[in-house]
Amino acid sequence: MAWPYVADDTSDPLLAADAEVWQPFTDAVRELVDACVQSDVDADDVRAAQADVEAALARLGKARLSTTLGQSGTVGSRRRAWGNPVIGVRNPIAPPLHVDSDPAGRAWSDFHLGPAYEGPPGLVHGGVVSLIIDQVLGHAVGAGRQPAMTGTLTIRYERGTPLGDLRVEAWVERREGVKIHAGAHVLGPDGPTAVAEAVFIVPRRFRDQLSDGIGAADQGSTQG
Ligand SMILES: CCCCCCCCCC(=O)SCCNC(=O)CCNC(=O)[C@H](O)C(C)(C)COP(=O)(O)OP(=O)(O)OC[C@H]1O[C@@H](n2cnc3c(N)ncnc32)[C@H](O)[C@@H]1OP(=O)(O)O
Repeated sequence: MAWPYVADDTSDPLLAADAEVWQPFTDAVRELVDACVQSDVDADDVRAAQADVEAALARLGKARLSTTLGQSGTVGSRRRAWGNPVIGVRNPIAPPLHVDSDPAGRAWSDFHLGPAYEGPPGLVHGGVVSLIIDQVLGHAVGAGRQPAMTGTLTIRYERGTPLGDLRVEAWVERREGVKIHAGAHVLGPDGPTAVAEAVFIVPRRFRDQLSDGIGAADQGSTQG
């Protein structure tokens, strides 16, 4: 499989201009999702809002990308993760998280999850916890500037993760050839709620490119 990213003519100023347009729009759609989950208006208002949404859909549907957002819009060798379901500024299902990382292979994020992410009453859905852990593990591994994919992810849900303000931390534990062992946890107000162990793998199809020096410097880990 070829390297899956498609460089286009995007530049940093064009990206910034694009973000200025799309970010407020995506934030509004996120609020729409929350309203969908929590609004308590009557049926007439729901039907009227549906017509408004359908009008917006007709407008947005006038043009569509031929690639996925994850593949397109790279700047040089740097890619734009705007469609990512955890960090994507143009993906309303992303909270979105802002993830920091350091070259030692640590990554962390303080974030907020509202009612759209609820599983058990008042608690975050376990699959959402897993989604966030996988992503932030990817940043910890990617901080080592090696393209790698989650091979195995094991999560122990110690207690329910309450909706609200949370923190996630991930770290690389050791590297064994193409395998990168990493750990992570989600912290709620009363301490760790979920603890994870993972093995990331530098995929066979990327190993040649790595030895050619392609992609090792700037791509980070592959996007989930
Ligand atoms: C900074 C930007 C941050 C972006 C973050 C995004 C984070 C999101 C991360 C993801 O969600 S990635 C998407 C979810 N993961 C996948 O879709 C992976 C699907 N699986 C595969 O593509 C392949 O099975 C895989 C790359 C994992 C392994 O295939 P390979 O053909 O490269 O492995 P190979 O058979 O050559 O095995 C190499 C070594 O890895 C071991 N291995 C293979 N698959 C494994 C696995 N699944 N788990 C643990 N170890 C595994 C294997 O035993 C062997 O060990 P030994 O060298 O000791 O013999």
